[in-house]
Amino acid sequence: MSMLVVYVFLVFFLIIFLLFIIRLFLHRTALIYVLRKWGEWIDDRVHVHQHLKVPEFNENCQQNQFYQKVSVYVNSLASVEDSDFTNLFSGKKSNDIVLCLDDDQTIQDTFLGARVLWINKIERNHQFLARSFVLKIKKKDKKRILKPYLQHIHTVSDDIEQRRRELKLHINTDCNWRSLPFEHPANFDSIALDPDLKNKVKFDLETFIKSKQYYHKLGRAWKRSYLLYGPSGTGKSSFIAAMANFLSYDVYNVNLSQVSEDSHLNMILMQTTSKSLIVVEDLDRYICEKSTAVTSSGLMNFMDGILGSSFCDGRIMVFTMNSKEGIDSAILRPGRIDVHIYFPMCDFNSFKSLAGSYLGVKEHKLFPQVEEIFQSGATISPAEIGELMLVNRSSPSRALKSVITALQSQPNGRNSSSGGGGKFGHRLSESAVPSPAPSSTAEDAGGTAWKDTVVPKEFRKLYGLLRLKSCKKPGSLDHHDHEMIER
Ligand SMILES: Nc1ncnc2c1ncn2[C@@H]1O[C@H](COP(=O)(O)OP(=O)(O)OP(=O)(O)O)[C@@H](O)[C@H]1O
Ligand SMILES: [Mg+2]
Repeated sequence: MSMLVVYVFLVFFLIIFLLFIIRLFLHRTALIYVLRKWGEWIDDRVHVHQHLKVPEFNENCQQNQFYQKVSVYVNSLASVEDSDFTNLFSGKKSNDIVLCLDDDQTIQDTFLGARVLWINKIERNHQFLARSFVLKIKKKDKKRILKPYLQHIHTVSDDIEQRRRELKLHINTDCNWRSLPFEHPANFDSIALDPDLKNKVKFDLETFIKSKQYYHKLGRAWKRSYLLYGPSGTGKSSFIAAMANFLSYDVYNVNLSQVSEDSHLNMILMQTTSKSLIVVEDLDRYICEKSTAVTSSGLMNFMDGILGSSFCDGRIMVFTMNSKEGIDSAILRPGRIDVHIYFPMCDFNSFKSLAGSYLGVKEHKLFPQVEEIFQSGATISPAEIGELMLVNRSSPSRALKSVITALQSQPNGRNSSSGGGGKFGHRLSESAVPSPAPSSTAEDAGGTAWKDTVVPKEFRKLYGLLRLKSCKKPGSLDHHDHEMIER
């Protein structure tokens, strides 16, 4: 009996071993590829297919726009890499390589569980070349997937085109825009800020751009407004550039002092393109210093997108302020400002992140000393740290020593504010953007749960001691504790 068990066990082990060797052999050679091809060949024979041709030109010799979209879509498919022949071209950037399907090659795509084939067909008609893409789809799948598949091609190719094009920065002169290439290199990784907060913002932006139907169903203009506020040199403008690069959106930078009346503000809004960032920097200064001819009702109408959804479609408004003190709460209310993001002065974590990017240093023997000074209440803006690191980048030790000196020479001194209070008292900092929710709820941007990111305690204690570029004189700053704003 026991011999039988050993025998069965041995046979079982041998079978497993053989299967393993066969699998290894198939994967190490091209045989698995050949077998898969045979499988697909058989699958193609047992099904009836329909062929749909997308010619490059229509009967009037005009370009078929859909052909361009299919071309962008097909060449973006991962399966292009697996085709027998693929062309390699250099892209727009010097080190970019673009893959392009060769003539008469076939690649496959899957959509909603169905396999479809695309053939890059080229026919020679006398001296003319007639190009087309042919979609080969199983009859049994056609009814189910064709319509959504074609829609999917539209969406994907539009998205790719949007990301490929050169971004523009538009600057207003009263009621006109002047444009220049937008080449700010900032991205979310290059900004020293709570990584969790950055992820929430990215998620919020991604959710918003997919939520057109949802907003329209609610009867709301499809727009979203962010307020970035905090002391000078904490990365607000860089963050706007990072948002634009992340979304591949043009930036319209509204200079309110150039706008001579409310109606002109509406006119420049009408001239912006959909899917763009409309930015008003230093809004607090315009309001407090009254350095614009725009009235507060004109400003609020502009923030609301009073002109109707067609002039706001997909637009993201971003306002920056050094401080919300003294700003009419009507301006800050939900709908006008949906997301408030606080930009704090540098803490030890941000400092480490800056040291990593500016000096390439992850750890250093001076770090504990820097940490201790931060913990004792010293403060500095990321911009100041960045500058010190930039000029001393050839010697990380010198750079860190200069940061230590700068921190120690801050007016508040090493221990001045740790007891809480300080000259301007405490202040609660807030930042609130929605928490990432499961992707299935992406359309429910307005309904996602809001969570807070509380800025570390040190910043709350120290905020009042910073050199603020505020409309109010530093001495007049009245820092009451703010509630966490959740919108
Ligand atoms: N959090 C940060 N991470 C990385 N770099 C930063 C950060 N904050 C500021 N910097 C650097 O400091 C410089 C100034 O930053 P930025 O203009 O974005 O600040 P700001 O908050 O807009 O200031 P202001 O309120 O004066 O307009 C930029 O070169 C930027 O690279
Ligand atoms: Mg700025």
